[in-house]
Amino acid sequence: MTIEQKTTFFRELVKCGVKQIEVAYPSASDTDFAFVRGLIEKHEIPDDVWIQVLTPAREDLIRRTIDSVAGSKHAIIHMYNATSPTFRNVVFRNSKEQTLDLAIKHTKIIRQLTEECTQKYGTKFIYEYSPETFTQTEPDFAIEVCEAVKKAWGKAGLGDERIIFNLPSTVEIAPPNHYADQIENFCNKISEREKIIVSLHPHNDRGTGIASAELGTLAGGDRIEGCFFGNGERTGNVDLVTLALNLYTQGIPPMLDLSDLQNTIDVVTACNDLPIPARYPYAGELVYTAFSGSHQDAIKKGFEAQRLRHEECKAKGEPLLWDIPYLPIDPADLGQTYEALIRVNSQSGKGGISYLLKQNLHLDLPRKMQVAFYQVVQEVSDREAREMTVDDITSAFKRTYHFGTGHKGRLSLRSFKISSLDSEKPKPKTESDQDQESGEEDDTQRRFDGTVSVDGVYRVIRGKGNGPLSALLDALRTHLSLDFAIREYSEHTINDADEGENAQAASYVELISATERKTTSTRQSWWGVGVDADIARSGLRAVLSAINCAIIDGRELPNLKLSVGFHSKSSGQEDVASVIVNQLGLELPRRFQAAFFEVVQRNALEEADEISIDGVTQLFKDTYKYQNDSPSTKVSMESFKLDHLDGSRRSLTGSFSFFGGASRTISGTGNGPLSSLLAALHTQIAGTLSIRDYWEHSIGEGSEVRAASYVDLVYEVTGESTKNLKSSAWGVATDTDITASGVKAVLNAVNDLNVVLKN
Ligand SMILES: CC(=O)SCCNC(=O)CCNC(=O)[C@H](O)C(C)(C)COP(=O)(O)OP(=O)(O)OC[C@H]1O[C@@H](n2cnc3c(N)ncnc32)[C@H](O)[C@@H]1OP(=O)(O)O
Ligand SMILES: CC(C)C(=O)C(=O)O
Repeated sequence: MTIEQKTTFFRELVKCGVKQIEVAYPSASDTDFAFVRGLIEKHEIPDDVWIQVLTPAREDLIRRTIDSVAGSKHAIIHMYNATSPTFRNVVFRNSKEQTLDLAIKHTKIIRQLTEECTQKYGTKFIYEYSPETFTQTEPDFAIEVCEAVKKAWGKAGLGDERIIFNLPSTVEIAPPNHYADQIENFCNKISEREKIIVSLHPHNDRGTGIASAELGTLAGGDRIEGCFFGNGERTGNVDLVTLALNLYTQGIPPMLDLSDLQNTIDVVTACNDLPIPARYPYAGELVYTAFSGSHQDAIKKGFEAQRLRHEECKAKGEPLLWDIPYLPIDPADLGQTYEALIRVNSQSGKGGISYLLKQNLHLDLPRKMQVAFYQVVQEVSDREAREMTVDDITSAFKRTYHFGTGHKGRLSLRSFKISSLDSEKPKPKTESDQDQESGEEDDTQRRFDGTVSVDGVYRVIRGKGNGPLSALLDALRTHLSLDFAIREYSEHTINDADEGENAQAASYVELISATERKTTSTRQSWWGVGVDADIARSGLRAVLSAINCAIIDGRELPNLKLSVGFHSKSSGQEDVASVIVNQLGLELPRRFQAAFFEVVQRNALEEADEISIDGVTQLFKDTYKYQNDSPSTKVSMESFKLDHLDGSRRSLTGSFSFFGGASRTISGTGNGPLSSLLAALHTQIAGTLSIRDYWEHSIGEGSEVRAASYVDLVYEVTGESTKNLKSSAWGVATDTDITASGVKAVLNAVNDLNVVLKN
């Protein structure tokens, strides 16, 4: 590592809360020496952190080592020499006595040099001695060496004065219980145990470094030396992150802050230039990920159960314990998200897939729909022999159920109105209604009036039923020969109730063919989903989503009648309304549809012929002076302005001309623009104008959007010439400004009435 890398690493360890950090082998290289000096001179070392430096038992190297830490507040001098038979015989070619002498002599040197350093620079020292290759050393000899070192040091005391005996499994050559036995033996036999910190230094050659550290601690060890993510010679030193998080999962605070684990991983891997394997404990890329169906199912159920359990615990003021199958730790505690928890391949089941849909689309599919969609995903994953990403799954869902923008099916809902038919006696439930769980328990009859787009052509459709969904199904049956029945229905809110206005409803519908149900035992079904802030609309969308799935076979749907006539029995009010919405974009309110249909019929009778689509459109324009720029003969308006008074009151002032007279400025106040307009008109017109029905909607999208307004205006006047006259007329207008479109619609209606001016 460069000095920069070492400094970055050091800062990360400090940030995580490590209090004793072996920073270097300063006598090994100028880089190591300079790095230690840099830490001290640049005041990088917090007051509560002890730096530690490693040295062999060689005077020249010890001197350099102590020089490196001079001036730091605290330092641990760590000296080692190997004590095992092989090292005595092969590496050092030393007897036991010579090995003892080496340790004693250099301990005394360290004592002398550290005392001089303390005197000169005020540095406080702890002495750490390692009988290297401890686990391969005769246990009694290891103790003998440590006793001799303690004596040579001569000042082991209590607390901060304790000497550290670091007992390494330099090479892990035995099971972890052996290491624990050796530690226990050492702790039991060493004298003045209270003046000693017994330090463990496991390696991982057998893959049991963690177990050695944990058993060694239980056997009496006070301290553990290791590395973050287990770097070190061969298989590395024991990993401190795993050890810490193992404690954490047992409810024991490890006193290390690993709450931003990914950052720690990034720093360590960048400095070491060594990757962390994908299945590495706690830190590996895949350790919070389940691929297999049964794991995913258990995790999903675990989260659902935990949410309820936590709610109860919160209410009782009890701690919120983490208890999720297959997940020993909450990834959020380590700053990880739940995003990677579930990944889908051909081994995955419905549980995992629906978990992902819930996380990403907030949809909690009913069980049977989970099964249905699972088959869709399974088929793709099997066929393509690859993992299905979250994007793959959500796109497949949107595609399958024609859900969301860009995934329109053949049918889509443009607008609708649900009204109740209170006056009609509720029908007893039919047999076919009985197994419907459509959430439509209310036995009030409902009427669906709506406009749906069918293969790009708008169709005005109308139907009745026990609820909005069966009314829509009735409309689809009547107008489009789509005969389906609901087998299952469910719904849920998407956001928590306390998110209030943003809450949305998700509805799920399973449809079966109504005709097949009567004739066969076929159980083929189609699922659909709808989401909307309005619960009724979300249910209607779900029905259309299921129908879109059912008609994916490309079946032909009955066309809109291209001609309408008095004698043409099959053409009706809805067909005429469909023509208007397709030709002019106007979605006439139901009563307006009825009024215009009468006009069409009268006209057809007079013409004794069928009327073409263009004929119907022209008739509408002529009848309601729609898109007609010729000046009005009765009331015309040059301009108007609307002022907001206190509260909800409005005042409209405008320049109007009556029956071709000079224009005059009139004004009126009311609760809104239209009542203000009527008040203004009442200054000139005798009798009373009142609005019986008003409806508006937008036409077009984006910058092209306009407002369409419809007004059913009633006029009552009493007078000598008029006797008692009551009449009404529909007015329609569009404008980029919604107030202007309403005002124009009223004036169009006024012009169709026989209004009388005041004297
Ligand atoms: C178990 C561990 O991981 S301990 C830490 C190991 N880390 C390191 O070794 C990194 C730093 N080491 C180095 O930079 C060098 O080895 C140095 C500077 C310490 C010594 O370098 P050199 O003098 O060139 O010796 P070299 O590395 O070739 O051989 C090591 C010598 O030290 C001896 N030696 C090994 N360990 C120790 C020790 N703890 N105390 C005293 N002498 C030792 C060896 O017996 C050998 O002696 P020899 O030359 O008489 O045969
Ligand atoms: C210096 C000693 C403690 C060492 O690193 C080892 O034995 O593994």
